[in-house]
Amino acid sequence: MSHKNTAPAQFITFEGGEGVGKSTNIEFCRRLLEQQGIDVIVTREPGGTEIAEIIRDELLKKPHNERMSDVAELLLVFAARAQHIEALVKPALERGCWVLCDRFTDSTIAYQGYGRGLKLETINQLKTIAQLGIEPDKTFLLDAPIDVGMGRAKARGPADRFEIEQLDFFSRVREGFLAIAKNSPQRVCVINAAQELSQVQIDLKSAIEQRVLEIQTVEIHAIDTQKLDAQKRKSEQQ
Ligand SMILES: Nc1ncnc2c1ncn2[C@@H]1O[C@H](COP(=O)(O)OP(=O)(O)OP(=O)(O)O)[C@@H](O)[C@H]1O
Ligand SMILES: Cc1cn([C@H]2C[C@H](O)[C@@H](COP(=O)(O)O)O2)c(=O)[nH]c1=O
Repeated sequence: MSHKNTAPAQFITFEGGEGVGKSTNIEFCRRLLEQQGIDVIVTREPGGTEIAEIIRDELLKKPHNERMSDVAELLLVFAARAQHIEALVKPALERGCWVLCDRFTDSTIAYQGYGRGLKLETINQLKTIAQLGIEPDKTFLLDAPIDVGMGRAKARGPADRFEIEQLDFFSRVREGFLAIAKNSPQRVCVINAAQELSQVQIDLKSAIEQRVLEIQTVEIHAIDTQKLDAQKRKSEQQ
């Protein structure tokens, strides 16, 4: 039986500091979901579309001749997000495709809010404009001590404009992510990313399977409700 018309496609985001394993584990989750016959796309922020990737390049490239202002950084992040949502995320969800996204607005709250010290109220206002009402259904926060993530990121290649920030910046960013998880316990699932990769993936697998079960329950309920409505209509006609 096809469930495609009743189960809502899921928007799942992966969050966390530098080098915690988001890209590695998002691919792992893609394979898990595809094995279950679910249509999935993987994307990232900032980026994910041609225009949003151009904005990403500007945001990440090492300092220009002038320092990028914090507000300019915030607006660029949201410009990229507006493009990404309208051109890629929303259409994919509407055609029933699950979207796995490497970073989203929780990163803005953590980096531009907690890290740079910009007002969370301003971030919320921009979010309302840029996201077209789209919110993550589930978020996996990969959490690890900063030295663990930075060590992995450094081993991977040269640092970008964010990665050259100081330890106190990343401490505030981590604090920001953990505060979001505390405030949204239903949506945000914290995974201990300092563990061996095999253990991280055991934890993720069980959380993803749990989510698929929850969705199937919603789906079965929707099918049952449709059946009951049809029976009711039939008996009213008799
Ligand atoms: N649990 C783990 N244990 C050891 N190494 C890991 C683990 N998870 C990821 N790695 C390695 O750490 C490096 C960074 O991982 P990855 O690129 O997936 O992180 P990321 O969170 O996407 O990083 P960034 O945000 O900086 O792009 C990679 O070389 C990856 O193979
Ligand atoms: C979405 C988003 C991202 N950032 C920062 C965080 C990272 O340093 C880079 C993205 O690169 P990565 O390969 O995913 O690590 O951008 C940010 O500051 N604010 C945001 O909203």
